[in-house]
Amino acid sequence: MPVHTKICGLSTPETLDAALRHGASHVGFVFFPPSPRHLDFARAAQLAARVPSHVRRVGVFVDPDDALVEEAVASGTIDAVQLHKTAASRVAAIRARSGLESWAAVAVKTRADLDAARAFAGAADRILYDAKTPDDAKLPGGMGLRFDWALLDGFRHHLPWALSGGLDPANVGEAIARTGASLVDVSSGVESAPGVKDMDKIGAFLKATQS
Ligand SMILES: O=C(O)c1ccccc1NCC(=O)[C@H](O)[C@H](O)COP(=O)(O)O
Repeated sequence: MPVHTKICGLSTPETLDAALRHGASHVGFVFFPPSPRHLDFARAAQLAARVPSHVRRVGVFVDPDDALVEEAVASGTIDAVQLHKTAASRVAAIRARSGLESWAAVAVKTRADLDAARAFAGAADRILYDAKTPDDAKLPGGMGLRFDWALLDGFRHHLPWALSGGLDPANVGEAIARTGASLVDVSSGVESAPGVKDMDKIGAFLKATQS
């Protein structure tokens, strides 16, 4: 079964094109000012215009208000929203209001954290299992942290899901084999510095998902 791949936090035409050239199925644009990957909508529009229609453009948000989501929808830059630190009721409301495919990020450190995913059944279209970042961390994602994949053993998923958190070209093959993920997501594992994507690492990551 082919594994789909989202390269998240793209911010330049060159690195976006590398992701597209090497077969990414999804590209992620971060709309969260504290992030080194943050984009304004004008910049996102320049990038989004390069993306062919068979590739999904995912907007990454942290508990956004309606105005921000409406601005994103109006900008025409995204096909889906990925919502971090967002309650199930808000995910459902954003999904209904925007009409966009909606992903709920679930921050995982322990098996109990996985139970939070159940709350999103009927509210979201997909769960993104991501590593939980420390309480005092600046970002809820994109930190290169990995959770224990064994936590997913035997877990009954209530929605389609994706695996994220600390993936890189060297470990993504094992991650796919270990968890059975059909969609994987990466950000800092294909960077040379926070927010600086590396075209060679993007290529290596996508190659590793296909072997
Ligand atoms: O990447 C960010 O800067 C970011 C900021 C705020 C919320 C989420 C963010 N990233 C979400 C992602 O989808 C990342 O790809 C995911 O957390 C995995 O990151 P990494 O462990 O660095 O591969």
